[in-house]
Amino acid sequence: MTENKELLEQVRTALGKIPDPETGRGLSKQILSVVESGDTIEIKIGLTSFAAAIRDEFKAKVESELANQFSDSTFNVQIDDFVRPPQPLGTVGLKCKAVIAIAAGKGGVGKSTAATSLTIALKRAGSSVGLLDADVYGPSIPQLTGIRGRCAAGQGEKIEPMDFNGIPLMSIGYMIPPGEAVIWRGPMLHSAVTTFVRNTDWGELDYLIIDMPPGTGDIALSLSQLLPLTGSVIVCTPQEVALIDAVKAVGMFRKVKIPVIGLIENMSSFICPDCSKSYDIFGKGGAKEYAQQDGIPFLGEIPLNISLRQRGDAGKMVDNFDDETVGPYLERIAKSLVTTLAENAAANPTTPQLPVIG
Ligand SMILES: Nc1ncnc2c1ncn2[C@@H]1O[C@H](COP(=O)(O)OP(=O)(O)OP(=O)(O)O)[C@@H](O)[C@H]1O
Repeated sequence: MTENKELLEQVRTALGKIPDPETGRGLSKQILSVVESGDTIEIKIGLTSFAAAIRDEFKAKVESELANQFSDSTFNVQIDDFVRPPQPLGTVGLKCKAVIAIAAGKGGVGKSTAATSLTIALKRAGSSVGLLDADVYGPSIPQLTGIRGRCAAGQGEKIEPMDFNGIPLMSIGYMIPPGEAVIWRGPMLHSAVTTFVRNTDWGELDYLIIDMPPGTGDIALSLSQLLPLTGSVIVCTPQEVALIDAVKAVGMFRKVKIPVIGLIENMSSFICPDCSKSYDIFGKGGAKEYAQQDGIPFLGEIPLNISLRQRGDAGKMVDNFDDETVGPYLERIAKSLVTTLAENAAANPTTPQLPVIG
Protein backbone atom coordinates (compact mmCIF):
# COMPACT_ATOMS: atom_id res chain seq x y z
CA MET A 1 0.00 0.00 0.00
CA THR A 2 1.36 3.43 -0.86
CA GLU A 3 1.43 6.02 1.86
CA ASN A 4 -1.37 8.58 1.62
CA LYS A 5 0.84 11.63 2.10
CA GLU A 6 -1.95 14.11 1.49
CA LEU A 7 -4.18 12.54 4.14
CA LEU A 8 -1.33 12.40 6.67
CA GLU A 9 -0.64 16.08 6.06
CA GLN A 10 -4.34 16.91 6.57
CA VAL A 11 -4.26 14.96 9.85
CA ARG A 12 -1.19 16.89 10.98
CA THR A 13 -2.95 20.16 10.17
CA ALA A 14 -6.04 19.06 12.14
CA LEU A 15 -3.89 18.01 15.12
CA GLY A 16 -2.09 21.35 15.01
CA LYS A 17 -5.39 23.08 15.73
CA ILE A 18 -6.22 21.06 18.88
CA PRO A 19 -5.23 23.11 21.94
CA ASP A 20 -2.55 21.78 24.26
CA PRO A 21 -4.08 21.40 27.76
CA GLU A 22 -1.26 23.37 29.35
CA THR A 23 -0.81 26.37 27.06
CA GLY A 24 -4.04 26.42 25.06
CA ARG A 25 -1.92 26.76 21.91
CA GLY A 26 -2.20 24.32 18.98
CA LEU A 27 -0.37 21.00 19.29
CA SER A 28 1.69 21.38 16.10
CA LYS A 29 5.08 21.38 17.87
CA GLN A 30 4.03 18.38 19.97
CA ILE A 31 3.23 16.02 17.08
CA LEU A 32 5.89 13.34 17.38
CA SER A 33 4.74 11.13 14.50
CA VAL A 34 1.82 10.45 12.13
CA VAL A 35 2.14 7.20 10.19
CA GLU A 36 -0.11 4.77 8.37
CA SER A 37 -0.10 1.25 9.70
CA GLY A 38 -2.41 -0.98 7.68
CA ASP A 39 -5.92 0.52 7.94
CA THR A 40 -5.07 2.66 10.95
CA ILE A 41 -3.30 5.99 11.28
CA GLU A 42 -0.94 5.80 14.25
CA ILE A 43 -0.31 9.10 15.98
CA LYS A 44 2.14 10.02 18.72
CA ILE A 45 1.65 13.29 20.58
CA GLY A 46 3.76 14.68 23.39
CA LEU A 47 2.02 16.07 26.48
CA THR A 48 3.65 17.69 29.49
CA SER A 49 3.25 16.33 33.01
CA PHE A 50 0.97 19.32 33.72
CA ALA A 51 -1.85 17.44 31.96
CA ALA A 52 -0.98 14.01 33.40
CA ALA A 53 -4.34 13.64 35.20
CA ILE A 54 -6.29 13.88 31.92
CA ARG A 55 -4.05 11.95 29.50
CA ASP A 56 -6.64 9.24 28.82
CA GLU A 57 -9.45 11.77 28.34
CA PHE A 58 -7.25 13.86 26.04
CA LYS A 59 -6.34 10.83 23.93
CA ALA A 60 -10.05 9.95 23.61
CA LYS A 61 -10.87 13.56 22.68
CA VAL A 62 -8.20 13.67 19.96
CA GLU A 63 -9.34 10.32 18.54
CA SER A 64 -12.95 11.41 18.48
CA GLU A 65 -12.18 14.80 16.89
CA LEU A 66 -10.13 13.12 14.17
CA ALA A 67 -12.80 10.44 13.61
CA ASN A 68 -15.37 13.24 13.14
CA GLN A 69 -13.22 15.02 10.58
CA PHE A 70 -11.89 11.97 8.73
CA SER A 71 -14.78 9.56 8.87
CA ASP A 72 -13.16 7.07 6.44
CA SER A 73 -10.08 6.55 8.62
CA THR A 74 -9.34 4.84 11.94
CA PHE A 75 -6.98 6.45 14.42
CA ASN A 76 -4.83 5.22 17.24
CA VAL A 77 -3.40 7.99 19.38
CA GLN A 78 -0.51 7.43 21.75
CA ILE A 79 0.60 10.03 24.28
CA ASP A 80 4.28 10.41 25.10
CA ASP A 81 6.10 12.71 27.48
CA PHE A 82 6.90 16.22 26.33
CA VAL A 83 9.03 18.52 28.44
CA ARG A 84 8.28 22.21 28.82
CA PRO A 85 9.96 23.58 31.96
CA PRO A 86 8.08 26.18 34.04
CA GLN A 87 9.13 29.81 33.85
CA PRO A 88 9.80 31.71 37.10
CA LEU A 89 6.61 33.38 38.36
CA GLY A 90 6.44 37.10 38.99
CA THR A 91 8.78 38.62 41.53
CA VAL A 92 8.87 35.54 43.78
CA GLY A 93 10.87 33.49 41.27
CA LEU A 94 8.91 30.30 41.96
CA LYS A 95 9.24 27.89 39.01
CA CYS A 96 5.70 26.65 38.79
CA LYS A 97 3.01 26.44 36.08
CA ALA A 98 -0.10 26.89 38.23
CA VAL A 99 -0.45 28.14 41.80
CA ILE A 100 -3.83 27.18 43.17
CA ALA A 101 -5.34 28.45 46.41
CA ILE A 102 -7.78 26.12 48.15
CA ALA A 103 -10.07 28.36 50.16
CA ALA A 104 -13.30 28.29 52.12
CA GLY A 105 -15.68 30.92 53.39
CA LYS A 106 -15.60 29.38 56.86
CA GLY A 107 -13.56 26.93 58.91
CA GLY A 108 -14.01 23.20 59.23
CA VAL A 109 -15.59 22.48 55.84
CA GLY A 110 -12.71 20.26 54.70
CA LYS A 111 -10.46 22.73 52.92
CA SER A 112 -7.24 21.07 54.11
CA THR A 113 -8.66 17.63 53.31
CA ALA A 114 -9.47 18.80 49.77
CA ALA A 115 -6.05 20.49 49.35
CA THR A 116 -4.15 17.38 50.48
CA SER A 117 -6.32 15.05 48.38
CA LEU A 118 -5.91 17.17 45.24
CA THR A 119 -2.15 17.27 45.75
CA ILE A 120 -1.94 13.49 46.16
CA ALA A 121 -4.20 12.87 43.14
CA LEU A 122 -2.14 15.16 40.87
CA LYS A 123 1.09 13.53 42.04
CA ARG A 124 -0.29 10.02 41.52
CA ALA A 125 -1.31 10.99 37.99
CA GLY A 126 2.29 11.99 37.22
CA SER A 127 2.43 15.77 37.73
CA SER A 128 5.07 17.46 39.83
CA VAL A 129 3.27 19.16 42.66
CA GLY A 130 4.07 20.93 45.93
CA LEU A 131 1.83 21.63 48.91
CA LEU A 132 1.98 24.79 51.00
CA ASP A 133 -0.03 25.03 54.19
CA ALA A 134 -0.65 28.76 54.61
CA ASP A 135 -3.41 28.32 57.17
CA VAL A 136 -1.96 30.58 59.82
CA TYR A 137 -4.85 30.00 62.23
CA GLY A 138 -4.54 26.25 62.50
CA PRO A 139 -2.10 24.51 60.18
CA SER A 140 -3.54 21.00 59.81
CA ILE A 141 -1.43 19.66 56.94
CA PRO A 142 1.24 18.18 59.29
CA GLN A 143 -1.58 16.17 60.91
CA LEU A 144 -3.24 15.09 57.64
CA THR A 145 0.03 14.08 55.98
CA GLY A 146 1.59 12.58 59.09
CA ILE A 147 4.75 14.61 58.35
CA ARG A 148 5.90 16.42 61.46
CA GLY A 149 9.04 18.22 62.54
CA ARG A 150 10.75 21.56 62.02
CA CYS A 151 12.25 23.13 58.93
CA ALA A 152 15.20 25.42 59.21
CA ALA A 153 17.72 27.10 56.94
CA GLY A 154 21.03 28.76 57.52
CA GLN A 155 21.64 32.41 56.67
CA GLY A 156 21.03 32.98 52.97
CA GLU A 157 20.16 29.33 52.33
CA LYS A 158 16.97 28.01 50.80
CA ILE A 159 14.64 26.17 53.17
CA GLU A 160 14.47 22.46 52.43
CA PRO A 161 10.77 21.51 52.36
CA MET A 162 9.51 18.33 53.99
CA ASP A 163 9.15 15.29 51.73
CA PHE A 164 5.65 13.81 51.58
CA ASN A 165 5.93 10.82 49.23
CA GLY A 166 7.93 12.86 46.74
CA ILE A 167 5.78 15.98 47.26
CA PRO A 168 7.67 19.02 48.62
CA LEU A 169 5.65 20.17 51.60
CA MET A 170 5.87 23.34 53.66
CA SER A 171 3.69 24.50 56.52
CA ILE A 172 3.63 27.31 59.01
CA GLY A 173 3.43 24.40 61.45
CA TYR A 174 7.06 23.47 60.60
CA MET A 175 8.34 26.92 61.56
CA ILE A 176 6.82 27.28 65.01
CA PRO A 177 7.11 25.00 68.05
CA PRO A 178 4.10 22.60 68.29
CA GLY A 179 1.24 23.97 70.38
CA GLU A 180 2.57 27.51 70.26
CA ALA A 181 0.02 30.14 69.28
CA VAL A 182 1.32 32.82 66.98
CA ILE A 183 -0.59 35.99 66.37
CA TRP A 184 0.07 36.90 62.79
CA ARG A 185 0.01 40.55 61.94
CA GLY A 186 0.46 42.24 58.56
CA PRO A 187 4.25 42.65 58.13
CA MET A 188 5.07 39.40 59.92
CA LEU A 189 2.57 37.45 57.84
CA HIS A 190 3.93 39.10 54.70
CA SER A 191 7.48 38.09 55.52
CA ALA A 192 6.53 34.54 56.58
CA VAL A 193 4.52 33.80 53.46
CA THR A 194 7.02 35.42 51.12
CA THR A 195 9.68 33.26 52.78
CA PHE A 196 7.59 30.15 52.16
CA VAL A 197 7.10 30.87 48.50
CA ARG A 198 10.39 32.53 47.60
CA ASN A 199 12.89 30.90 49.94
CA THR A 200 11.69 27.32 49.93
CA ASP A 201 13.51 25.01 47.57
CA TRP A 202 10.41 23.87 45.69
CA GLY A 203 12.26 22.71 42.58
CA GLU A 204 10.33 22.88 39.31
CA LEU A 205 6.61 22.36 39.76
CA ASP A 206 3.57 21.90 37.57
CA TYR A 207 1.31 22.81 40.50
CA LEU A 208 1.69 24.45 43.88
CA ILE A 209 -1.42 23.80 45.96
CA ILE A 210 -1.93 26.29 48.79
CA ASP A 211 -4.15 25.56 51.77
CA MET A 212 -5.43 29.06 52.61
CA PRO A 213 -6.65 30.32 55.97
CA PRO A 214 -10.44 30.00 56.24
CA GLY A 215 -12.75 32.96 55.86
CA THR A 216 -12.73 36.22 53.99
CA GLY A 217 -11.04 38.43 56.58
CA ASP A 218 -7.89 40.52 56.29
CA ILE A 219 -5.50 37.58 56.44
CA ALA A 220 -7.13 35.66 53.60
CA LEU A 221 -7.43 38.83 51.56
CA SER A 222 -3.82 39.93 51.97
CA LEU A 223 -2.55 36.40 51.29
CA SER A 224 -4.57 36.30 48.07
CA GLN A 225 -2.85 39.47 46.93
CA LEU A 226 0.61 38.40 48.11
CA LEU A 227 0.74 35.03 46.38
CA PRO A 228 1.22 34.66 42.63
CA LEU A 229 -2.11 32.82 42.26
CA THR A 230 -3.35 31.27 39.02
CA GLY A 231 -6.74 30.89 40.63
CA SER A 232 -8.73 29.66 43.59
CA VAL A 233 -10.85 26.63 44.35
CA ILE A 234 -13.60 27.09 46.92
CA VAL A 235 -14.62 24.25 49.22
CA CYS A 236 -18.01 24.21 50.90
CA THR A 237 -20.51 21.79 52.41
CA PRO A 238 -24.09 21.50 51.12
CA GLN A 239 -25.50 23.39 54.13
CA GLU A 240 -27.23 26.68 53.44
CA VAL A 241 -24.96 28.57 55.90
CA ALA A 242 -21.79 27.13 54.36
CA LEU A 243 -23.01 28.12 50.94
CA ILE A 244 -23.58 31.72 52.06
CA ASP A 245 -19.94 31.81 53.21
CA ALA A 246 -18.75 30.21 49.97
CA VAL A 247 -20.51 32.97 48.02
CA LYS A 248 -18.58 35.51 50.15
CA ALA A 249 -15.29 33.73 49.36
CA VAL A 250 -16.08 33.81 45.63
CA GLY A 251 -16.80 37.54 45.99
CA MET A 252 -13.49 38.14 47.76
CA PHE A 253 -11.43 36.48 45.01
CA ARG A 254 -13.34 38.28 42.31
CA LYS A 255 -12.73 41.60 44.05
CA VAL A 256 -8.97 41.05 43.91
CA LYS A 257 -9.23 39.75 40.31
CA ILE A 258 -8.18 36.18 41.07
CA PRO A 259 -10.11 33.73 38.89
CA VAL A 260 -12.34 31.25 40.71
CA ILE A 261 -11.44 27.98 38.99
CA GLY A 262 -14.17 25.93 40.58
CA LEU A 263 -16.17 24.74 43.55
CA ILE A 264 -15.86 21.48 45.51
CA GLU A 265 -18.71 20.21 47.65
CA ASN A 266 -17.46 18.28 50.67
CA MET A 267 -19.45 16.02 53.01
CA SER A 268 -22.07 15.81 50.26
CA SER A 269 -23.67 12.52 51.21
CA PHE A 270 -23.10 9.83 53.76
CA ILE A 271 -23.13 6.24 52.56
CA CYS A 272 -23.98 4.02 55.51
CA PRO A 273 -21.23 1.37 55.80
CA ASP A 274 -23.80 -1.12 57.20
CA CYS A 275 -26.66 -0.80 54.71
CA SER A 276 -25.06 1.16 51.79
CA LYS A 277 -27.99 3.60 51.94
CA SER A 278 -27.10 7.21 51.13
CA TYR A 279 -28.08 10.00 53.57
CA ASP A 280 -27.84 13.71 52.75
CA ILE A 281 -26.94 14.85 56.25
CA PHE A 282 -26.08 18.44 55.30
CA GLY A 283 -28.57 18.71 52.43
CA LYS A 284 -28.01 18.06 48.77
CA GLY A 285 -26.99 19.74 45.55
CA GLY A 286 -26.93 23.35 46.84
CA ALA A 287 -23.30 23.96 45.90
CA LYS A 288 -23.73 22.48 42.43
CA GLU A 289 -26.81 24.61 41.83
CA TYR A 290 -25.06 27.77 43.02
CA ALA A 291 -22.02 26.98 40.85
CA GLN A 292 -24.26 26.53 37.82
CA GLN A 293 -26.15 29.76 38.49
CA ASP A 294 -22.95 31.74 38.93
CA GLY A 295 -21.12 30.15 35.99
CA ILE A 296 -18.46 28.57 38.22
CA PRO A 297 -17.29 25.08 37.20
CA PHE A 298 -18.38 22.43 39.70
CA LEU A 299 -15.30 20.26 40.24
CA GLY A 300 -17.00 17.47 42.14
CA GLU A 301 -18.01 16.21 45.53
CA ILE A 302 -16.41 14.31 48.39
CA PRO A 303 -18.75 12.06 50.38
CA LEU A 304 -18.90 12.20 54.17
CA ASN A 305 -16.93 9.13 55.09
CA ILE A 306 -15.74 7.76 58.42
CA SER A 307 -12.57 6.16 56.99
CA LEU A 308 -11.62 9.42 55.31
CA ARG A 309 -11.77 11.19 58.69
CA GLN A 310 -9.86 8.35 60.38
CA ARG A 311 -7.13 8.42 57.73
CA GLY A 312 -6.90 12.19 58.15
CA ASP A 313 -6.40 11.79 61.89
CA ALA A 314 -3.82 9.05 61.32
CA GLY A 315 -1.87 10.99 58.65
CA LYS A 316 -2.70 8.30 56.07
CA MET A 317 -4.58 10.31 53.45
CA VAL A 318 -2.74 8.48 50.65
CA ASP A 319 -4.71 5.32 51.56
CA ASN A 320 -7.97 7.05 50.53
CA PHE A 321 -6.96 6.38 46.93
CA ASP A 322 -7.10 2.60 47.47
CA ASP A 323 -10.61 2.92 48.91
CA GLU A 324 -13.25 2.57 46.20
CA THR A 325 -15.87 4.49 48.20
CA VAL A 326 -13.82 7.71 48.24
CA GLY A 327 -10.80 7.30 45.91
CA PRO A 328 -12.73 7.76 42.63
CA TYR A 329 -14.35 10.98 43.95
CA LEU A 330 -10.94 12.45 44.77
CA GLU A 331 -9.48 11.44 41.41
CA ARG A 332 -12.50 12.92 39.61
CA ILE A 333 -11.93 16.30 41.31
CA ALA A 334 -8.28 16.38 40.17
CA LYS A 335 -9.35 15.52 36.61
CA SER A 336 -12.04 18.24 36.67
CA LEU A 337 -9.50 20.77 37.91
CA VAL A 338 -7.02 19.98 35.12
CA THR A 339 -9.83 19.88 32.53
CA THR A 340 -11.08 23.29 33.67
CA LEU A 341 -7.55 24.73 33.54
CA ALA A 342 -7.19 23.27 30.02
CA GLU A 343 -10.49 24.87 28.96
CA ASN A 344 -9.40 28.20 30.44
CA ALA A 345 -6.05 27.94 28.61
CA ALA A 346 -7.82 27.11 25.31
CA ALA A 347 -10.04 30.17 25.76
CA ASN A 348 -7.05 32.34 26.58
CA PRO A 349 -3.86 30.80 25.14
CA THR A 350 -0.53 31.87 26.59
CA THR A 351 2.00 33.54 24.35
CA PRO A 352 5.10 31.45 23.66
CA GLN A 353 8.18 32.39 25.69
CA LEU A 354 10.69 34.16 23.47
CA PRO A 355 14.37 33.36 23.89
CA VAL A 356 16.20 35.95 25.97
CA ILE A 357 18.64 37.91 23.79
CA GLY A 358 21.85 39.45 25.07
N1 LIG B 1 -15.66 14.16 53.58
C1 LIG B 1 -15.29 13.99 54.83
N2 LIG B 1 -15.72 12.92 55.55
C2 LIG B 1 -15.35 12.75 56.85
N3 LIG B 1 -14.59 13.61 57.53
C3 LIG B 1 -14.11 14.69 56.88
C4 LIG B 1 -14.44 14.95 55.51
N4 LIG B 1 -13.84 16.10 55.14
C5 LIG B 1 -13.16 16.54 56.21
N5 LIG B 1 -13.33 15.70 57.26
C6 LIG B 1 -12.77 15.84 58.61
O1 LIG B 1 -13.23 17.08 59.14
C7 LIG B 1 -12.19 17.69 59.92
C8 LIG B 1 -11.92 19.09 59.36
O2 LIG B 1 -11.39 18.93 58.04
P1 LIG B 1 -10.28 19.92 57.47
O3 LIG B 1 -9.17 20.11 58.44
O4 LIG B 1 -9.95 19.44 56.11
O5 LIG B 1 -11.15 21.24 57.39
P2 LIG B 1 -10.70 22.74 57.13
O6 LIG B 1 -11.79 23.38 56.38
O7 LIG B 1 -9.36 22.77 56.53
O8 LIG B 1 -10.64 23.26 58.60
P3 LIG B 1 -9.90 24.62 59.14
O9 LIG B 1 -10.81 25.71 58.78
O10 LIG B 1 -9.84 24.39 60.59
O11 LIG B 1 -8.58 24.70 58.48
C9 LIG B 1 -10.99 16.76 59.83
O12 LIG B 1 -11.00 15.94 60.95
C10 LIG B 1 -11.25 15.92 58.58
O13 LIG B 1 -10.67 14.64 58.64
